[in-house]
Amino acid sequence: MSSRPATTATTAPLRSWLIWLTAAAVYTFAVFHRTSLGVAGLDAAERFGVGSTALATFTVLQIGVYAAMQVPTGVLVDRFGPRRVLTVALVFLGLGQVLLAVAHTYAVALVARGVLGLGDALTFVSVLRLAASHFPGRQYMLVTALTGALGFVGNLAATLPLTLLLAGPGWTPTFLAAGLVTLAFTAVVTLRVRDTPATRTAAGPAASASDVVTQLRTALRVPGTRLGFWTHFSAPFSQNVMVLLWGLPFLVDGQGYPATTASSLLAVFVIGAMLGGPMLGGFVGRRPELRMPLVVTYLVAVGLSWTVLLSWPGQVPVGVLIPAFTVLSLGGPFSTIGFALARDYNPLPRVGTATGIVNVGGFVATTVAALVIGLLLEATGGNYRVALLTMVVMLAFGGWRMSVWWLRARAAVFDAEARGETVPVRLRRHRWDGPVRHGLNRAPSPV
Ligand SMILES: N[C@@H](Cc1c[nH]cn1)C(=O)NCC(=O)O
Repeated sequence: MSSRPATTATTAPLRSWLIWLTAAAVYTFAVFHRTSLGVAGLDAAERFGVGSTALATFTVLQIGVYAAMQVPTGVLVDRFGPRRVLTVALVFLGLGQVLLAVAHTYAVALVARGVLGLGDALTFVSVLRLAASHFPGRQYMLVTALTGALGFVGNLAATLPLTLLLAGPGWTPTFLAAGLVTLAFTAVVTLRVRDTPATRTAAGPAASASDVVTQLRTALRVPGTRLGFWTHFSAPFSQNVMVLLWGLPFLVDGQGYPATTASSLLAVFVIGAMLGGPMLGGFVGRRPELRMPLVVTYLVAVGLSWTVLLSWPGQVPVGVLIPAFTVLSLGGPFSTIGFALARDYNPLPRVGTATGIVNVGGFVATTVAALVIGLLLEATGGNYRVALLTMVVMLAFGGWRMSVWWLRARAAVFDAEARGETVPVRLRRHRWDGPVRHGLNRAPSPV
C-alpha cells in the first residue's frame, strides 16, 4: 500500500534541494501575485472607478478559479510532469500581471486576475509533486512546510515593498516589471528543474477521459487521501479566514482596537506560520506515527482558543490575543500533514491527483466559513461572537469527518500489514481500532 518513491536515498542530495528551491520560487511568485491586490486595492478602485463589491469580486473569482482547478491540476501534473505544468503556471501568472498592468477597464482587469488565478492554481500541487519524486518520505514533510514558508516570502513582498513601488514608479511600471520577471523565470524553470533525480520530464501515459475518472476514483477510494482531505479541511481555515477577510474587522469593529494595533496583531499569523511550519515539518518527518495524534491535539487547541476568544467578557486583551492567534497561525503548517498522507498512501504516479484532492479541503472550508460569517454578521447587525461561532461549528464538523477517516485509514494499514504488505508508517494497535478484517479496506493496488 505504500508509495514507490523515485528516490531510495534516506536524504536527498544538494542537487534535489536546488531543484526544489527553483520550483518553490514559482510558488513565491504565485503568492506574491495572489496577494498583490491586498495593498493595491485602493489604487485598483481609483484606476477602474469601482467600489468594494467589485473589488471583492476579484478575490471571489481568484479563489473560485483556484479551488475549481485543484483536482485538474493534480491530474495534469501526473500526466505531464511538474516542470511543464510549472512553466505553464509562470506563463499564466506573468501574462495575467502584464494584462493587469496595462488594463484601464474593470472588465479587462477581471480577465487579468482570472488568468493569474489559473497560473496560481497550477503551482502548489506541482511543487509538492516534484518534491515527492526528489525527497524520501521522512524529508517530504519538512520540504512541504518549507514550501509553505517560502509562500509567505511572496506574501511579505506584496506588502510594504509593493506599497512603496506603487507609490513611486506607480501601477503600470510595477505590475509590468512583476509580470515580465515572472515570464523570464520560465527559462530558469525549463533549464534547471528536473521532474525526478533521473529524468528531466516524468510524464505519465496518455490518458482518455475515462482513465482520468478512474485515476480520480482510485485516489478518492484510498482512506489516506480522504484523511488528508479532512485534515486539510479542518486545520487551516481559522487562520485563512482571519488573515484573508475577517481578522481586521473583528479586531477593529468587534474588539475596538485601532487599525494599526489590529494590523500588528495580524502579523502574528505570518510569523507563527513561517517559524512553526519548518519546526513541525522537521519533527513530523522524524516521527510520522505521531502526526495524526498531533493534528487532533492541535484541533483541540484551536477549539479552546476560539472558546476563550468568543467567551471573554468585554475586550480581549492583547496578552490573550497573541497566544490565541499563535495557535491559529499553525493551521497552515498542520494542514500540510494532509499532503504527507496523500504522498504516503498513493503510488507516485497518482500523488499529484491525490494532492490536488487534499488541497481542495482547506479552500472549501475557508470559503464556506468566510461566507457564513459574512451572512451572520449581516443578520445579527455585526455580532462577532455569534458570527465567529461558525469557526467552532466547522471545526467540530471537520474534526468528526477526520476522526472517521483516521479510523478507516488505520484499519486499512492494519489490514495491509496482516496481508504481509509494506506500510508507509508502522502504527500501534489500540483497542478502539477493532479486529483485523482480512480483505476489507483493501487499498487499491499501486498503478
Ligand atoms: N496550507 C497551505 C500551505 C502552508 C504551509 N504553511 C502555511 N501554509 C496550502 O495548502 N497552500 C496552498 C497554496 O496554494 O497556497
